[in-house]
Amino acid sequence: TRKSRPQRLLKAVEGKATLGDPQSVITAIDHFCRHKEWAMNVGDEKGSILDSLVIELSPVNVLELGTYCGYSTVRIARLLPPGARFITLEFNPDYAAVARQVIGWAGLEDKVQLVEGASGDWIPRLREHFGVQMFDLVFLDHWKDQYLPDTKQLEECGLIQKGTVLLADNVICPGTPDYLKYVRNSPHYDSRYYRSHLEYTKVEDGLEKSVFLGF
Ligand SMILES: CCNc1ncnc2c1ncn2[C@@H]1O[C@H](/C=C/CNC(=O)c2cc(-c3ccc(F)cc3)cc(O)c2O)[C@@H](O)[C@H]1O
Ligand SMILES: [Mg+2]
Repeated sequence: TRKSRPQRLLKAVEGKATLGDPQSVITAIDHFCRHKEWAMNVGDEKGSILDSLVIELSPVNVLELGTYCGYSTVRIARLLPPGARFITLEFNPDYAAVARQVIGWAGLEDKVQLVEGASGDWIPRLREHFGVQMFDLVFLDHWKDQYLPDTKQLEECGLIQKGTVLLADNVICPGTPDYLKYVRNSPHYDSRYYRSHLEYTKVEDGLEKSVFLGF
C-alpha cells in the first residue's frame, strides 16, 4: 500500500537531515511541508515563537499533547536543559512510530518519553507512573476539542500548579473557541495571544500562552 504522509515526511528527513542534528531535521521537515506536501506541524514561524518561550522558561518538566510526527517534540527537546523531563502523548501507533524515528534522527531519544496512548487515559496516571509532580510547560497541539477537557483534567490531577505555562497551537485556525474562552476569562490564568500564521501558509493563526496563577 502507498506510504502515508507521515511516512513520506520521514523519508524526506532520512534523505536530507544529518543524523544527530536536530536543526537539520527541523529544516528537512519544513522544506518538505513547504515544497512537497503540507502537514500539520507547528512549522517554522510559530516554531520560532515556541523556541523563544522554551528558552525563556527553561522548563524542567514538559508535557506535549499530540506528538504527530515529532516536529514540535524535536523543537522543544533540543532546547531543554540537561536533566529536564519531556513526556509526549500520541495515541495513533502509526504516527508514534514515525515520531520515534524522527526524534531518533535528531538524536534526542534520551530527552523524550513518547507515550503511546490517549491523553484522557494517561493524564491521571502521569504522577504515579512517571513520578512527575507538576508540569512547567504543557504544549497543546492535539484534537482541538480536547484542549479544554484535558486542561481541566490536568488541573484536577494537580499537574498544573502556580507558574505552569500552557501553550496552545491553532487557537485561531482550526480554532479552539471553548478553550480560548476558558483561559481568557478565568481569574486563574494570565493569557496572551502570539499572532502568527498557519504553518506554511499566509492564513492567520497563533499561539495562546496561559500562565496558571494558582487557585
Ligand atoms: C483523544 C484526545 N487525546 C489524544 N491523545 C493523544 N494523541 C492525540 C489525541 N488526540 C489527537 N491526538 C494525536 O494528535 C495529533 C492531532 C493533531 C490535530 N491537529 C490538527 O487538527 C491541526 C490541524 C491544522 C489544520 C489547519 C487548517 C487546515 F485547513 C487543516 C488543518 C493545523 C494544525 O496545526 C493542527 O494541529 C495526531 O497525531 C493525533 O493522533
Ligand atoms: Mg497544530
